[in-house]
Amino acid sequence: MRTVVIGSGSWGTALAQVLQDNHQEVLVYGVAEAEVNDINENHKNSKYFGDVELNPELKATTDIQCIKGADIVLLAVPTIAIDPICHQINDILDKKTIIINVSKGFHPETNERMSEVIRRCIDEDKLSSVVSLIGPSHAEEVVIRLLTTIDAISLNNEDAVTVQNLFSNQYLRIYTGNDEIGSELGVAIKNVMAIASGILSGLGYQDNTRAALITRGLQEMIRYGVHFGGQQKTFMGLTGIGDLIVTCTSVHSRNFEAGYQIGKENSVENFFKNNTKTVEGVRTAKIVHRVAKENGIDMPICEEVYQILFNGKLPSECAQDLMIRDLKKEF
Ligand SMILES: NC(=O)c1ccc[n+]([C@@H]2O[C@H](COP(=O)([O-])OP(=O)(O)OC[C@H]3O[C@@H](n4cnc5c(N)ncnc54)[C@H](O)[C@@H]3O)[C@@H](O)[C@H]2O)c1
Ligand SMILES: O=P(O)(O)OC[C@H](O)CO
Repeated sequence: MRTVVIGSGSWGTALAQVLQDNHQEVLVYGVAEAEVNDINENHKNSKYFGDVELNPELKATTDIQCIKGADIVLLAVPTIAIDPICHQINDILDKKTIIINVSKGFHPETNERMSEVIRRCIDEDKLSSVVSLIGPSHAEEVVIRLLTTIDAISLNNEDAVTVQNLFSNQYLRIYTGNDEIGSELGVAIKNVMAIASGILSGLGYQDNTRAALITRGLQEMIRYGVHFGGQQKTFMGLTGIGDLIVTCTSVHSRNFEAGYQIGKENSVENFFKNNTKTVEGVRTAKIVHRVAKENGIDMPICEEVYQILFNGKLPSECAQDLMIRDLKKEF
């Protein structure tokens, strides 16, 4: 099967290398010429991975026409780019294709999940199904082949199994599942929790606080996910607690890192002034705030993150406000 990976950033490169390691036919398409040239000429993607040597067989191109005839197209771009890129590839695709989504978040205007955006933008006769390949996975670790497990989630079990078989190897183990709603909501909202976790660390809080954040954050994710039709058990899996742990505790996480800076400076100003990285949790916080309000879902941690990011509330004040809410039963 021939796969084209759209996006020559960190996750696109790491996942394309998995397929190359598995001796599959794969090509990376990128808009950033420097990244494409770095892969082709130096077998590196230094912007994201420094001196890490990539599989020398991995190749990249800036020609979007390369998706013609592809069996699988994997979208590894930020959520904000999924809608435009889908419209672009829809005009070029010439047969039924499995579209793999790896992005974590929502459409910035419609609030749709990524699979919903893809199904809306790709014509039925060009789409076999959408498979979301998601779970606890930092590209920085996958690219150096550290052991990782993630899910291939799809409403089409056959396509999920195809993706599972293509990507699985001795360092990457793929499980399949079909709870698209629960899985995609889990991996989106955990980014807001990772910002919260970073903020708390930046403020100087330690292990007890992080454990509390992860545990209570998971409850919020379940509340939101179940409200929209996700299955509670999904949140106990790789796209729930798994991704929540990896993002709330890792120095690789851009969401955690953003939160850490905000907490350390007790201000969002410098983050918004200087950030150039993909920090999906920021837009997600805005959407979760709006949707939770409209639907009467209690999301206190997400709400405080929203207040810090968009309403100028002090991080230190938010942490305190979470503690002095009305006392209640845990469950
Ligand atoms: N990096 C990770 O460890 C990781 C792991 C799991 C999931 N994800 C998710 O993957 C998604 C992509 O993140 P990333 O980490 O690869 O981001 P990144 O910032 O490392 O790379 C993004 C890439 O997308 C490219 N791009 C942007 N708009 C484009 C367009 N219209 N057409 C083609 N290319 C375009 C950029 O040039 C860049 O190469 C995010 O939603 C993220 O949450 C990332
Ligand atoms: O760097 P982050 O915060 O986008 O996290 C990357 C992945 O989502 C972790 O599973």
